[in-house]
Amino acid sequence: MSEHRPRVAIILFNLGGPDAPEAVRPFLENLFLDPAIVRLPKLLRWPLGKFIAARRTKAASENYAILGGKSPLLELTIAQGEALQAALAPEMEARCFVAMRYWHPFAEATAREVKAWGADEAILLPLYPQFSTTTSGSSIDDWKAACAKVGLDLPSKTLCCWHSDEGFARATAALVQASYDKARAELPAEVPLRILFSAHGLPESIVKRGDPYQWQVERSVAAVVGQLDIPGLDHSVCYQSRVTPQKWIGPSTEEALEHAAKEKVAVLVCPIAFVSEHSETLVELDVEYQELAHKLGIPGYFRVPAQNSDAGFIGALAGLVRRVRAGNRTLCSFAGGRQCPKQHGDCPHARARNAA
Ligand SMILES: C=CC1=C(C)c2cc3[nH]c(cc4nc(cc5[nH]c(cc1n2)c(C)c5CCC(=O)O)C(CCC(=O)O)=C4C)c(C)c3C=C
Ligand SMILES: [Fe+2]
Ligand SMILES: [Fe+2]
Repeated sequence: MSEHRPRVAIILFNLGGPDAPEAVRPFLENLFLDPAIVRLPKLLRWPLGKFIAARRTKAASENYAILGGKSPLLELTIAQGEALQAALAPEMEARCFVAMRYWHPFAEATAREVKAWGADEAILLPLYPQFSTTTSGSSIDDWKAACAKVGLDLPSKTLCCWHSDEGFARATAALVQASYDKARAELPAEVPLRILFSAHGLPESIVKRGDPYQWQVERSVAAVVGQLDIPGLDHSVCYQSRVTPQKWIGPSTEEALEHAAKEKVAVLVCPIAFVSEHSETLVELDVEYQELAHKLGIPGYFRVPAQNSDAGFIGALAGLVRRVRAGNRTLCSFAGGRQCPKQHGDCPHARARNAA
């Protein structure tokens, strides 16, 4: 008799991006109407969200135009899913599904697909190493609402925070090391090189209300640095992509570049909160900040590629899936935000969810 292999649906969550120029504005409206992003009562959020989206459309459209009028995020996420599925195939009947938060495929369509496939269990895997109420938290809430709507009720485990996962840190460090060695080989020996770990920014008010994102970003940087073999390493953390006028956490990546310019230090920019290429790496880092670095007279500007389907990174994701399925308590898997503090007290995401 053949052994019963449970059907494991792995749901990969990401932010999503427009798939055509005309999708930019509705995509931005979805983003700014999310109560996790604009924290106001619905009556105020609607007009304000629509207004901010309208104002942002021109700048965002110009960025996506550089990428051929669309975001590459969906294709890259599908490729990650295919690679992860292949890595797990010898051990389990796993299938990866993608649910985007602000553009297709939305959670509801994905939940219907998971139901039609006949999954026995689900692993929810936000493709954000660090938990934020604005990203992973919003996606998981959205997923739960979609499941309720389509009548999908599966035993589920969530990989909410994997900021310090050893496999993730090792795979990321390997990419950083390769870029560092290449940059070092191109630079004159007397020019110092600094690694700038650049994470997506967040309004400071969200962090003050208990969002653990910034703390987890710092943990990720420490974990990656711990895996590097660079004597006398010079590194710092900074935050990019500020899109609203409120005060955001800092230092900003612009400030970090200005600082490097003053000290005549070359920079290697490493995106630390994104695991795929998209507009904020391919345009903001590769075009805008590179131009700024040249303008400021920085003696060298280099960038670490995002993980995408890097074999080491996919191996790390497979390890996370394996361990959360096995019920390893060192992973932070939350059921409605309740279990995490019991599993590892240093992860404050449940507190953040309650405070949000
Ligand atoms: C208040 C606004 C925003 C917050 C807070 C925010 C947090 C946040 N976002 C990511 C990752 C991504 N953001 C992406 C695009 C994007 N984000 C915002 C705004 C906020 N993000 C906007 C307006 C946009 C659209 C692009 C633009 O207008 O510049 C993307 C996808 C981009 C793509 O090309 O597909 C990702 C991924 C993180 C990690 C984060 C906080 C933790
Ligand atoms: Fe964002
Ligand atoms: Fe957690």
